[in-house]
Amino acid sequence: MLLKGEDRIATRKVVVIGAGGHAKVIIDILLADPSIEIAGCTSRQQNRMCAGVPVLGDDSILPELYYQGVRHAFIAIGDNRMRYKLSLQTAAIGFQPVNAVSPRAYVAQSASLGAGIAVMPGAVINAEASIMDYAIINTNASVDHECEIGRFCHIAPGSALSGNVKVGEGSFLGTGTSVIDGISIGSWTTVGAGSTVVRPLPSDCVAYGVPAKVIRQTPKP
Ligand SMILES: CC(=O)SCCNC(=O)CCNC(=O)[C@H](O)C(C)(C)COP(=O)(O)OP(=O)(O)OC[C@H]1O[C@@H](n2cnc3c(N)ncnc32)[C@H](O)[C@@H]1OP(=O)(O)O
Repeated sequence: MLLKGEDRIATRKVVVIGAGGHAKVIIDILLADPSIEIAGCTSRQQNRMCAGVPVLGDDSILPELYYQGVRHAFIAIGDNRMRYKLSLQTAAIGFQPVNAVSPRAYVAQSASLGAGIAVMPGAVINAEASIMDYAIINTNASVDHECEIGRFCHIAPGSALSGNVKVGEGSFLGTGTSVIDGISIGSWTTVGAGSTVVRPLPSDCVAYGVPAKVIRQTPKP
């Protein structure tokens, strides 16, 4: 059906950066958004298609795509440091980030969402939680009331964050991490899969276990 006048949905042309498994899930979500038209994706690999979308080339084509009128980008890279670097590169070209929020996720009305974020199917973001720019809330993860998830974080599938948890910029919580209420986790920290976090964790470390303990410090990004 052709939409007319006020009913017309303005479409944004989007390039998806990346063509791996994470990008496949992002493409699936973006295809469900009528306000988005996917121009294609970029990859260093030689694959021609990704989840039904053409791979246009590597990231060196981004300035040309922008020149051709593609003004939005989604950085579909699971690695937090890589996503951070690409956010700077795409912003320098002029791309605006879009969000990929699955229609199968629950996002409370009082939650706040930044830009360039991914919210996968089954994820729950509860009241007054805030998800900052370029964070990933992966499949079936729950982020409860008043949590603060920093920029470039990745909360992996099935993680459960109780109320008032704070996760600093760039931290990664592996699959099935549980965090009790009120805990703060520093920035650029990795929490191993299946961990239970019951005490605050510092920045720039790897921690895991039940209860989670710091295993080693890591270099600052
Ligand atoms: C949709 C998606 O796919 S999103 C991606 C989700 N991915 C994940 O969740 C991956 C999370 N990654 C992990 O948990 C990793 O194991 C890391 C990051 C914690 C690895 O930490 P490393 O210190 O490098 O662990 P390494 O692999 O060298 O193993 C060292 C020891 O720690 C143990 N170990 C590793 N990870 C864990 C963990 N999460 N919990 C408990 N023990 C662990 C290993 O069994 C090993 O013990 P061993 O020496 O007795 O055999």
